[in-house]
Amino acid sequence: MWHSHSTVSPVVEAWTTYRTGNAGQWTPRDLLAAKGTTKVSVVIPARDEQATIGAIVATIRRDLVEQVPLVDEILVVDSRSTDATAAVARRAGARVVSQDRMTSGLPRMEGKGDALWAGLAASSGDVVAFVDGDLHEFSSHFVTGLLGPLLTDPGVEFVKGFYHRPLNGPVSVETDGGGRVTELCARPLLNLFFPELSGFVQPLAGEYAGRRSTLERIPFVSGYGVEIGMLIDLVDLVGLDALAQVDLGERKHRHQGTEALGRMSAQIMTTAWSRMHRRGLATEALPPSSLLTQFRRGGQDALPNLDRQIAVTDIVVTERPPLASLDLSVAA
Ligand SMILES: O=c1ccn([C@@H]2O[C@H](COP(=O)(O)OP(=O)(O)O[C@H]3O[C@H](CO)[C@@H](O)[C@H](O)[C@H]3O)[C@@H](O)[C@H]2O)c(=O)[nH]1
Ligand SMILES: O=C(O)[C@H](O)COP(=O)(O)O
Repeated sequence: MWHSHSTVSPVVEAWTTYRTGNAGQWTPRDLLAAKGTTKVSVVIPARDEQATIGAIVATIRRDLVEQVPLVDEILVVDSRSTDATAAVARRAGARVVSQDRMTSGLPRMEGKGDALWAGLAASSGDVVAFVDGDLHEFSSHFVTGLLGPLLTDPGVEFVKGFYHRPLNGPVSVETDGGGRVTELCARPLLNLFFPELSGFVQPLAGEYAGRRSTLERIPFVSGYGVEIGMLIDLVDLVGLDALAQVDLGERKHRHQGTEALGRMSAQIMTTAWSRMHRRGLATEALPPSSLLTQFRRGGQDALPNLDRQIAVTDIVVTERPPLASLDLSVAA
């Protein structure tokens, strides 16, 4: 049964009213006028995104660099791609940096969070917007929406996107079926243990923007824990009032399979646990196990009594330290 919105805490209700915007509020020209000397970077992490990265970069370049010079830098972080992502992105007009090149000399870390950290280090904007590289039907209002509150309100440090999320199956589309990890894992976790963040419509959205001065003060969790870790670390660092969210309409992306989403969920839970521990909500001294056992139907290695093969993944979550605490000139 749905309860009325009056059961939401008054703080969250007030924040949701006061700090929620809509991308339609700002045109590129409005933001150009508001930006003054602020330098803006767009950073796109990409692993094997040759099918989508070109259109995303080209759209930002056409609308927000050539037509209206709002964005000063488009940076694609090549996250160990084995396809033509880097070449396609470069051809579309992005500067491309390699995650591994940016972090050489530092301990090797995995996944998206490490790519974002490398992208923040490699970019130079005072305001940095992050956009996923697997979006279909991308439109530049994704970027202007994220930049709006940052360029027009000095009290805002970070903006998270939200949207409707269809689940595009092979034969049908479930209108609001997307965001499975969000609904089954991240949202319950946040509501139970970090309720001040329950007003975020899409806490795992890969589209968000922040001021460099703030982003450089938080650690970046490796892999897919990066978004939930960032949200919790930001609310602890700058408070809820400095965080905002913006409606970006609808978002379509490449869906991962259920098994991969299970591994994503495990990383998100481990990250949430580390923040619960920091807040004294989890008193156990030992961190959770990092091994995830999953079962795969059939296959050559199927165990006869299971008719499934066992797949064990180490979902270990590590962290890059706040950039402000590090002299990166050694690694660059
Ligand atoms: O090792 C990696 C894995 C992914 N990516 C890129 O990160 C973006 C998002 O990754 P994706 O695998 O498409 O994630 P989703 O399944 O869409 O997961 C959702 O939930 C994740 C957990 O919060 C977020 O990181 C994502 O941004 C969000 O879209 C894409 O551009 C990827 O190419 C990397 O750069 N390196
Ligand atoms: O953000 C999420 O919850 C995961 O990326 C899964 O999204 P999907 O269900 O739309 O594939």
